[in-house]
Amino acid sequence: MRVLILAVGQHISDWAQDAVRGYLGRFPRSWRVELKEIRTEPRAGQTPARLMQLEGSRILEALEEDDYVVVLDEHGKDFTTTEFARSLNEWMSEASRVVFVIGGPDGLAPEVKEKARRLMRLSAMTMPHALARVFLAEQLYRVWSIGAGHPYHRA
Ligand SMILES: C[S@@+](CC[C@H](N)C(=O)[O-])C[C@H]1O[C@@H](n2cnc3c(N)ncnc32)[C@H](O)[C@@H]1O
Repeated sequence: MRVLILAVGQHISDWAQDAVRGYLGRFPRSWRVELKEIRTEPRAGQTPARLMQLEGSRILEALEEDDYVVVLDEHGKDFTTTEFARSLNEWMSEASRVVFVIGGPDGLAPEVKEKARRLMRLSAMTMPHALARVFLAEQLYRVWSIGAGHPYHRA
């Protein structure tokens, strides 16, 4: 199983970095779950649209042709954890890699959203991008635990 979290921003707070590393470090070798950070520009003097365009082209460069791209977006579809587990298994069976894209402080460029096979919402509330990474990493670990029959997940 290959999963990539492609996240805008290279200087997130230590607590979030530690939490994401903690979850990613728990997966067995059969699940390769990685985080790749997309470099941001200094925000001073740039419009949000320009920043999203620059970040968007870096995101598109990091994608492979047959990736199954899921964009995290507060206007996307809601999933229960069980639905997410079922969907992730389907997506994994359709592509060699599932890529979750998390935007930066300004969100994501339309070109990136157009690449998405799914727009997924983690909550009806807007959250900071660092928290979205932690939330997603935990849910991926939970999905692994459901499939593995590991007691981490107790419904
Ligand atoms: C601070 S938010 C950007 C908010 C921005 N107004 C927008 O339109 O996307 C940064 C990123 O975190 C992710 N994010 C924030 N809240 C989310 C939510 N409730 N569900 C899914 N992803 C979320 C999205 O990938 C978003 O691009």
